[in-house]
Amino acid sequence: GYYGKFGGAYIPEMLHRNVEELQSKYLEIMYEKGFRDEFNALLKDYVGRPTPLFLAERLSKQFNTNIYLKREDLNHTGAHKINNAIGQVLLAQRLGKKRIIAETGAGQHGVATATVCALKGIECIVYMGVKDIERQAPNVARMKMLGAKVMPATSGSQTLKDATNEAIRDWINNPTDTHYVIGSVVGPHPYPDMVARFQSVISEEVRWQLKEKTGSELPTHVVACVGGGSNAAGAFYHFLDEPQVQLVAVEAAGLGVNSGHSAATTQLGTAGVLHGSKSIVMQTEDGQVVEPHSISAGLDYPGIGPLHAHLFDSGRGKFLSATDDESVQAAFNLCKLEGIIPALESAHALAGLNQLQLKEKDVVVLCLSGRGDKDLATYMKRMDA
Ligand SMILES: Cc1ncc(COP(=O)(O)O)c(/C=N/[C@@H](Cc2c[nH]c3ccccc23)C(=O)O)c1O
Repeated sequence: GYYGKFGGAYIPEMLHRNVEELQSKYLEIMYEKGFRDEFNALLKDYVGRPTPLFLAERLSKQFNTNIYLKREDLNHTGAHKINNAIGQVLLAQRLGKKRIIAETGAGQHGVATATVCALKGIECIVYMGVKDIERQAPNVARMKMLGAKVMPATSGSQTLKDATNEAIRDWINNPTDTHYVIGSVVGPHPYPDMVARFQSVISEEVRWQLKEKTGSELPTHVVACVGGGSNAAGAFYHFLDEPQVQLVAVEAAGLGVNSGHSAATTQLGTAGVLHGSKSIVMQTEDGQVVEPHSISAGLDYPGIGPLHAHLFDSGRGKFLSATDDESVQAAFNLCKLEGIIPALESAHALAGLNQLQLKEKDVVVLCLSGRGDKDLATYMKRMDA
Protein backbone atom coordinates (compact mmCIF):
# COMPACT_ATOMS: atom_id res chain seq x y z
CA GLY A 1 0.00 0.00 0.00
CA TYR A 2 2.91 2.34 -0.60
CA TYR A 3 3.71 4.88 -3.32
CA GLY A 4 7.42 5.50 -2.74
CA LYS A 5 7.59 6.81 0.83
CA PHE A 6 3.90 7.77 0.87
CA GLY A 7 0.74 5.76 1.59
CA GLY A 8 0.26 3.07 4.25
CA ALA A 9 -2.51 2.84 6.83
CA TYR A 10 -2.06 5.05 9.90
CA ILE A 11 -5.34 4.39 11.65
CA PRO A 12 -6.73 4.33 15.19
CA GLU A 13 -6.75 0.92 16.86
CA MET A 14 -10.54 0.84 16.67
CA LEU A 15 -10.51 0.87 12.86
CA HIS A 16 -7.97 -1.92 12.45
CA ARG A 17 -10.59 -4.67 11.97
CA ASN A 18 -12.55 -2.74 9.26
CA VAL A 19 -9.45 -1.70 7.37
CA GLU A 20 -7.78 -5.11 7.62
CA GLU A 21 -10.97 -6.77 6.31
CA LEU A 22 -10.85 -4.43 3.28
CA GLN A 23 -7.10 -4.92 2.76
CA SER A 24 -7.47 -8.68 2.70
CA LYS A 25 -10.59 -8.86 0.51
CA TYR A 26 -10.75 -5.90 -1.90
CA LEU A 27 -8.66 -7.28 -4.76
CA GLU A 28 -10.22 -10.75 -4.69
CA ILE A 29 -13.72 -9.20 -4.74
CA MET A 30 -12.88 -6.57 -7.41
CA TYR A 31 -11.46 -9.13 -9.83
CA GLU A 32 -14.08 -11.83 -9.31
CA LYS A 33 -15.95 -12.33 -12.62
CA GLY A 34 -19.43 -11.68 -11.20
CA PHE A 35 -18.25 -8.39 -9.71
CA ARG A 36 -16.56 -7.25 -12.96
CA ASP A 37 -19.64 -8.13 -15.01
CA GLU A 38 -22.00 -6.21 -12.70
CA PHE A 39 -19.58 -3.23 -12.40
CA ASN A 40 -19.10 -3.00 -16.18
CA ALA A 41 -22.82 -3.44 -16.92
CA LEU A 42 -23.72 -0.57 -14.56
CA LEU A 43 -20.97 1.67 -16.02
CA LYS A 44 -22.41 1.02 -19.48
CA ASP A 45 -26.17 0.99 -18.96
CA TYR A 46 -26.58 3.16 -15.85
CA VAL A 47 -23.68 5.63 -15.95
CA GLY A 48 -23.58 5.87 -19.75
CA ARG A 49 -19.95 4.91 -20.37
CA PRO A 50 -17.82 5.11 -22.39
CA THR A 51 -17.76 8.89 -21.98
CA PRO A 52 -16.89 10.81 -25.16
CA LEU A 53 -13.38 11.99 -25.93
CA PHE A 54 -14.27 15.25 -27.65
CA LEU A 55 -11.86 17.27 -29.86
CA ALA A 56 -12.47 20.85 -28.70
CA GLU A 57 -11.69 22.58 -31.99
CA ARG A 58 -12.08 26.26 -31.01
CA LEU A 59 -10.22 25.74 -27.72
CA SER A 60 -7.50 23.87 -29.67
CA LYS A 61 -7.24 26.78 -32.11
CA GLN A 62 -6.94 29.24 -29.21
CA PHE A 63 -3.97 27.29 -27.87
CA ASN A 64 -2.66 26.36 -31.34
CA THR A 65 -2.55 22.65 -30.44
CA ASN A 66 -4.92 19.65 -30.19
CA ILE A 67 -7.07 19.46 -27.03
CA TYR A 68 -9.35 16.48 -26.40
CA LEU A 69 -11.82 16.71 -23.50
CA LYS A 70 -12.60 13.48 -21.65
CA ARG A 71 -16.24 14.08 -20.84
CA GLU A 72 -16.64 12.77 -17.29
CA ASP A 73 -19.20 15.56 -16.92
CA LEU A 74 -21.54 13.44 -19.07
CA ASN A 75 -21.66 10.57 -16.58
CA HIS A 76 -24.94 10.02 -14.75
CA THR A 77 -24.90 12.48 -11.74
CA GLY A 78 -22.55 14.81 -13.64
CA ALA A 79 -19.02 13.86 -12.58
CA HIS A 80 -16.44 11.04 -12.41
CA LYS A 81 -17.36 10.29 -8.77
CA ILE A 82 -19.99 7.73 -9.81
CA ASN A 83 -17.29 5.34 -11.14
CA ASN A 84 -15.89 4.93 -7.61
CA ALA A 85 -19.28 5.03 -5.85
CA ILE A 86 -20.57 2.10 -7.91
CA GLY A 87 -17.43 0.07 -7.26
CA GLN A 88 -17.42 0.65 -3.51
CA VAL A 89 -21.15 0.05 -2.97
CA LEU A 90 -20.97 -3.24 -4.90
CA LEU A 91 -17.96 -4.17 -2.78
CA ALA A 92 -19.80 -3.20 0.44
CA GLN A 93 -22.69 -5.48 -0.56
CA ARG A 94 -20.29 -8.38 -1.03
CA LEU A 95 -18.89 -7.65 2.41
CA GLY A 96 -22.44 -7.91 3.81
CA LYS A 97 -22.59 -4.26 4.91
CA LYS A 98 -26.06 -2.80 5.52
CA ARG A 99 -25.20 0.89 5.91
CA ILE A 100 -23.14 3.27 3.78
CA ILE A 101 -21.46 6.49 4.96
CA ALA A 102 -19.59 9.06 2.87
CA GLU A 103 -18.05 12.52 3.06
CA THR A 104 -18.53 15.26 0.50
CA GLY A 105 -17.51 18.84 -0.16
CA ALA A 106 -18.70 19.70 -3.69
CA GLY A 107 -21.56 17.29 -3.13
CA GLN A 108 -20.70 15.29 -6.26
CA HIS A 109 -19.34 12.33 -4.31
CA GLY A 110 -22.30 12.57 -1.95
CA VAL A 111 -24.77 12.59 -4.85
CA ALA A 112 -22.96 9.70 -6.54
CA THR A 113 -23.02 7.61 -3.35
CA ALA A 114 -26.67 8.47 -2.63
CA THR A 115 -27.52 7.54 -6.23
CA VAL A 116 -26.00 4.07 -6.05
CA CYS A 117 -27.49 3.47 -2.58
CA ALA A 118 -30.96 4.32 -3.98
CA LEU A 119 -30.32 1.97 -6.91
CA LYS A 120 -29.35 -0.82 -4.51
CA GLY A 121 -31.75 0.04 -1.64
CA ILE A 122 -29.05 0.62 0.97
CA GLU A 123 -29.17 3.24 3.78
CA CYS A 124 -26.92 6.22 3.00
CA ILE A 125 -25.56 8.93 5.34
CA VAL A 126 -23.43 11.72 3.87
CA TYR A 127 -21.32 14.05 6.02
CA MET A 128 -20.97 17.56 4.63
CA GLY A 129 -19.48 20.77 6.07
CA VAL A 130 -22.01 23.49 6.90
CA LYS A 131 -20.10 25.90 4.61
CA ASP A 132 -20.34 23.42 1.73
CA ILE A 133 -24.04 22.74 2.42
CA GLU A 134 -24.55 26.46 1.67
CA ARG A 135 -22.32 26.76 -1.41
CA GLN A 136 -23.43 23.50 -3.06
CA ALA A 137 -27.14 23.69 -2.18
CA PRO A 138 -28.38 22.07 -5.43
CA ASN A 139 -26.40 18.92 -4.57
CA VAL A 140 -27.80 18.85 -1.01
CA ALA A 141 -31.32 18.87 -2.49
CA ARG A 142 -30.33 16.07 -4.88
CA MET A 143 -28.94 13.91 -2.04
CA LYS A 144 -32.18 14.35 -0.09
CA MET A 145 -34.29 13.57 -3.18
CA LEU A 146 -32.27 10.37 -3.53
CA GLY A 147 -33.14 9.33 0.03
CA ALA A 148 -29.79 10.04 1.70
CA LYS A 149 -29.41 11.64 5.11
CA VAL A 150 -27.14 14.73 4.94
CA MET A 151 -25.34 15.22 8.27
CA PRO A 152 -23.89 18.73 8.74
CA ALA A 153 -20.26 18.66 9.87
CA THR A 154 -19.95 21.52 12.36
CA SER A 155 -16.36 21.00 13.50
CA GLY A 156 -13.32 22.95 12.27
CA SER A 157 -13.71 24.99 9.11
CA GLN A 158 -16.93 23.12 8.28
CA THR A 159 -15.66 21.95 4.89
CA LEU A 160 -14.38 18.73 3.33
CA LYS A 161 -11.64 17.97 5.90
CA ASP A 162 -14.20 18.21 8.72
CA ALA A 163 -16.78 16.12 6.87
CA THR A 164 -14.09 13.45 6.43
CA ASN A 165 -13.19 13.60 10.13
CA GLU A 166 -16.84 13.15 11.12
CA ALA A 167 -17.34 10.26 8.67
CA ILE A 168 -14.31 8.52 10.20
CA ARG A 169 -15.78 9.06 13.68
CA ASP A 170 -19.05 7.46 12.51
CA TRP A 171 -17.16 4.48 11.08
CA ILE A 172 -15.30 3.98 14.38
CA ASN A 173 -18.68 3.90 16.14
CA ASN A 174 -20.28 1.54 13.57
CA PRO A 175 -17.50 -0.84 12.50
CA THR A 176 -19.38 -4.02 11.65
CA ASP A 177 -22.50 -3.06 9.65
CA THR A 178 -21.11 0.03 7.89
CA HIS A 179 -18.85 0.59 4.88
CA TYR A 180 -17.19 4.00 4.51
CA VAL A 181 -17.18 5.01 0.82
CA ILE A 182 -14.24 7.43 0.62
CA GLY A 183 -14.65 9.81 -2.34
CA SER A 184 -11.06 10.17 -3.49
CA VAL A 185 -7.66 8.46 -3.63
CA VAL A 186 -7.00 9.32 0.01
CA GLY A 187 -7.30 7.45 3.31
CA PRO A 188 -5.61 4.33 4.64
CA HIS A 189 -4.51 1.53 2.31
CA PRO A 190 -6.38 0.04 0.42
CA TYR A 191 -8.51 3.12 -0.35
CA PRO A 192 -6.02 5.04 -2.58
CA ASP A 193 -5.36 1.91 -4.65
CA MET A 194 -9.01 0.75 -4.70
CA VAL A 195 -10.34 4.17 -5.78
CA ALA A 196 -7.61 4.58 -8.42
CA ARG A 197 -8.52 1.15 -9.86
CA PHE A 198 -12.23 2.03 -10.02
CA GLN A 199 -11.38 5.38 -11.72
CA SER A 200 -8.86 3.79 -14.10
CA VAL A 201 -11.71 3.15 -16.55
CA ILE A 202 -11.12 6.80 -17.59
CA SER A 203 -7.65 6.23 -19.09
CA GLU A 204 -8.55 2.72 -20.23
CA GLU A 205 -11.15 4.32 -22.53
CA VAL A 206 -8.87 7.23 -23.52
CA ARG A 207 -6.25 4.85 -24.96
CA TRP A 208 -8.53 3.17 -27.49
CA GLN A 209 -10.48 6.37 -28.19
CA LEU A 210 -7.22 8.21 -29.01
CA LYS A 211 -6.09 5.28 -31.19
CA GLU A 212 -9.34 5.58 -33.18
CA LYS A 213 -8.99 9.34 -33.57
CA THR A 214 -5.26 9.88 -34.04
CA GLY A 215 -3.76 6.49 -34.84
CA SER A 216 -1.79 6.50 -31.58
CA GLU A 217 -2.89 5.45 -28.08
CA LEU A 218 -0.56 7.97 -26.46
CA PRO A 219 -1.21 11.70 -25.93
CA THR A 220 1.68 14.08 -25.26
CA HIS A 221 -0.06 15.44 -22.12
CA VAL A 222 -2.79 14.35 -19.72
CA VAL A 223 -4.16 17.27 -17.64
CA ALA A 224 -6.44 16.97 -14.60
CA CYS A 225 -7.39 18.98 -11.51
CA VAL A 226 -6.46 17.52 -8.11
CA GLY A 227 -8.46 17.72 -4.90
CA GLY A 228 -7.66 14.32 -3.38
CA GLY A 229 -6.69 13.26 -6.90
CA SER A 230 -9.18 10.60 -8.02
CA ASN A 231 -10.10 11.94 -11.47
CA ALA A 232 -6.39 12.59 -12.05
CA ALA A 233 -5.49 9.10 -10.82
CA GLY A 234 -8.02 7.62 -13.26
CA ALA A 235 -6.85 9.79 -16.17
CA PHE A 236 -3.16 9.07 -15.45
CA TYR A 237 -3.49 5.38 -14.51
CA HIS A 238 -2.84 3.64 -17.86
CA PHE A 239 -0.18 6.22 -18.80
CA LEU A 240 1.90 5.99 -15.59
CA ASP A 241 4.40 3.69 -17.30
CA GLU A 242 4.52 5.72 -20.53
CA PRO A 243 7.35 8.19 -19.85
CA GLN A 244 6.67 10.21 -22.99
CA VAL A 245 3.23 11.14 -21.66
CA GLN A 246 3.53 14.28 -19.51
CA LEU A 247 1.18 13.99 -16.50
CA VAL A 248 -0.07 17.44 -15.46
CA ALA A 249 -1.88 17.93 -12.14
CA VAL A 250 -3.52 21.28 -11.36
CA GLU A 251 -4.24 22.19 -7.76
CA ALA A 252 -6.30 25.06 -6.34
CA ALA A 253 -4.18 28.14 -5.61
CA GLY A 254 -7.25 29.88 -4.14
CA LEU A 255 -6.42 33.58 -3.71
CA GLY A 256 -2.79 32.79 -4.55
CA VAL A 257 -0.26 30.22 -3.33
CA ASN A 258 1.32 32.75 -0.93
CA SER A 259 -1.91 34.54 0.01
CA GLY A 260 -2.60 32.46 3.10
CA HIS A 261 -5.85 31.35 1.41
CA SER A 262 -4.91 28.42 -0.78
CA ALA A 263 -5.27 24.67 -1.24
CA ALA A 264 -2.12 24.10 -3.31
CA THR A 265 -0.95 21.21 -1.14
CA THR A 266 2.22 20.21 -3.04
CA GLN A 267 3.42 23.85 -3.03
CA LEU A 268 2.56 24.59 0.62
CA GLY A 269 2.54 21.24 2.40
CA THR A 270 5.04 18.95 4.05
CA ALA A 271 5.11 15.20 4.64
CA GLY A 272 2.57 14.16 7.22
CA VAL A 273 -0.37 11.90 8.04
CA LEU A 274 -3.93 12.96 7.25
CA HIS A 275 -7.04 10.75 7.28
CA GLY A 276 -5.02 7.61 7.68
CA SER A 277 -2.36 7.93 5.02
CA LYS A 278 1.16 9.36 4.85
CA SER A 279 1.20 12.04 2.20
CA ILE A 280 1.75 15.80 1.88
CA VAL A 281 -0.33 17.97 4.20
CA MET A 282 -0.78 21.72 4.66
CA GLN A 283 0.24 21.95 8.31
CA THR A 284 1.93 24.18 10.88
CA GLU A 285 5.34 23.23 12.36
CA ASP A 286 3.61 21.45 15.23
CA GLY A 287 1.43 19.43 12.86
CA GLN A 288 -1.84 21.32 13.07
CA VAL A 289 -3.70 21.09 9.75
CA VAL A 290 -3.93 24.50 8.07
CA GLU A 291 -7.38 25.56 6.84
CA PRO A 292 -7.32 25.56 3.03
CA HIS A 293 -9.22 27.87 0.71
CA SER A 294 -10.60 27.36 -2.76
CA ILE A 295 -13.59 28.73 -4.64
CA SER A 296 -14.25 25.09 -5.56
CA ALA A 297 -15.49 22.92 -2.71
CA GLY A 298 -14.12 19.78 -4.33
CA LEU A 299 -10.53 21.06 -4.30
CA ASP A 300 -10.82 22.77 -0.89
CA TYR A 301 -8.76 20.11 0.88
CA PRO A 302 -5.45 20.47 2.81
CA GLY A 303 -4.10 17.10 1.70
CA ILE A 304 -3.50 15.09 -1.45
CA GLY A 305 -3.57 11.39 -2.27
CA PRO A 306 -0.29 9.50 -1.65
CA LEU A 307 -0.05 8.54 -5.34
CA HIS A 308 0.16 12.22 -6.21
CA ALA A 309 2.57 12.97 -3.39
CA HIS A 310 4.83 10.36 -4.99
CA LEU A 311 4.31 11.67 -8.54
CA PHE A 312 5.27 15.13 -7.23
CA ASP A 313 8.21 13.91 -5.13
CA SER A 314 9.60 11.73 -7.95
CA GLY A 315 9.15 14.40 -10.63
CA ARG A 316 6.98 12.07 -12.74
CA GLY A 317 4.13 14.55 -12.51
CA LYS A 318 4.14 18.25 -13.33
CA PHE A 319 2.23 20.04 -10.54
CA LEU A 320 0.65 23.42 -11.34
CA SER A 321 -1.90 25.49 -9.50
CA ALA A 322 -4.59 27.92 -10.66
CA THR A 323 -6.26 30.70 -8.65
CA ASP A 324 -10.00 31.15 -8.12
CA ASP A 325 -10.05 33.97 -10.71
CA GLU A 326 -7.96 32.13 -13.32
CA SER A 327 -10.29 29.14 -13.00
CA VAL A 328 -13.52 31.13 -13.29
CA GLN A 329 -12.12 32.87 -16.40
CA ALA A 330 -11.14 29.49 -17.86
CA ALA A 331 -14.69 28.24 -17.26
CA PHE A 332 -16.22 31.26 -19.02
CA ASN A 333 -13.77 30.72 -21.89
CA LEU A 334 -14.86 27.09 -22.34
CA CYS A 335 -18.53 28.10 -22.28
CA LYS A 336 -18.03 30.59 -25.10
CA LEU A 337 -15.73 28.45 -27.23
CA GLU A 338 -17.28 25.00 -26.84
CA GLY A 339 -20.74 25.40 -25.30
CA ILE A 340 -19.77 23.39 -22.22
CA ILE A 341 -20.25 24.68 -18.64
CA PRO A 342 -17.57 22.94 -16.52
CA ALA A 343 -17.52 22.37 -12.77
CA LEU A 344 -15.33 24.85 -10.87
CA GLU A 345 -12.99 21.98 -10.07
CA SER A 346 -12.57 21.02 -13.74
CA ALA A 347 -12.05 24.72 -14.57
CA HIS A 348 -8.74 24.54 -12.67
CA ALA A 349 -7.47 21.95 -15.17
CA LEU A 350 -8.52 24.26 -18.01
CA ALA A 351 -6.69 27.20 -16.37
CA GLY A 352 -3.57 25.01 -16.16
CA LEU A 353 -3.40 24.95 -19.98
CA ASN A 354 -2.20 28.58 -19.89
CA GLN A 355 0.89 27.48 -17.97
CA LEU A 356 2.01 24.83 -20.48
CA GLN A 357 4.29 25.41 -23.50
CA LEU A 358 2.21 23.45 -26.02
CA LYS A 359 3.36 22.68 -29.57
CA GLU A 360 1.12 22.56 -32.64
CA LYS A 361 1.53 18.78 -32.97
CA ASP A 362 0.88 18.07 -29.27
CA VAL A 363 -2.12 15.95 -28.29
CA VAL A 364 -3.51 17.09 -24.93
CA VAL A 365 -6.15 15.04 -23.10
CA LEU A 366 -7.89 17.11 -20.42
CA CYS A 367 -10.16 15.34 -17.95
CA LEU A 368 -13.36 17.37 -17.69
CA SER A 369 -14.28 15.90 -14.31
CA GLY A 370 -17.72 17.45 -13.86
CA ARG A 371 -20.43 19.77 -15.09
CA GLY A 372 -21.06 23.26 -13.75
CA ASP A 373 -24.75 23.11 -12.79
CA LYS A 374 -23.87 22.98 -9.07
CA ASP A 375 -21.74 26.14 -9.44
CA LEU A 376 -24.12 28.44 -11.34
CA ALA A 377 -24.72 30.73 -8.31
CA THR A 378 -20.96 31.21 -7.93
CA TYR A 379 -20.49 31.80 -11.67
CA MET A 380 -23.38 34.29 -11.73
CA LYS A 381 -21.76 36.33 -8.94
CA ARG A 382 -18.59 36.58 -11.05
CA MET A 383 -20.33 37.01 -14.38
CA ASP A 384 -21.19 40.71 -14.07
CA ALA A 385 -17.94 41.64 -12.33
C1 LIG B 1 -16.51 17.67 -10.36
C2 LIG B 1 -15.32 17.40 -9.51
N1 LIG B 1 -14.10 17.39 -10.08
C3 LIG B 1 -12.98 17.17 -9.35
C4 LIG B 1 -13.05 16.94 -7.99
C5 LIG B 1 -11.77 16.74 -7.21
O1 LIG B 1 -11.75 15.47 -6.62
P1 LIG B 1 -10.64 14.43 -7.09
O2 LIG B 1 -9.32 15.16 -6.94
O3 LIG B 1 -10.78 13.27 -6.17
O4 LIG B 1 -10.93 14.09 -8.50
C6 LIG B 1 -14.31 16.91 -7.36
C7 LIG B 1 -14.39 16.58 -5.93
N2 LIG B 1 -15.50 16.39 -5.37
C8 LIG B 1 -15.60 15.70 -4.09
C9 LIG B 1 -14.44 16.06 -3.20
C10 LIG B 1 -14.02 15.00 -2.27
C11 LIG B 1 -14.82 14.06 -1.69
N3 LIG B 1 -14.06 13.32 -0.81
C12 LIG B 1 -12.76 13.80 -0.84
C13 LIG B 1 -11.64 13.42 -0.13
C14 LIG B 1 -10.46 14.11 -0.35
C15 LIG B 1 -10.39 15.17 -1.30
C16 LIG B 1 -11.51 15.54 -2.04
C17 LIG B 1 -12.71 14.84 -1.76
C18 LIG B 1 -16.91 16.02 -3.42
O5 LIG B 1 -16.90 16.68 -2.45
O6 LIG B 1 -17.94 15.57 -3.91
C19 LIG B 1 -15.46 17.15 -8.13
O7 LIG B 1 -16.70 17.16 -7.58
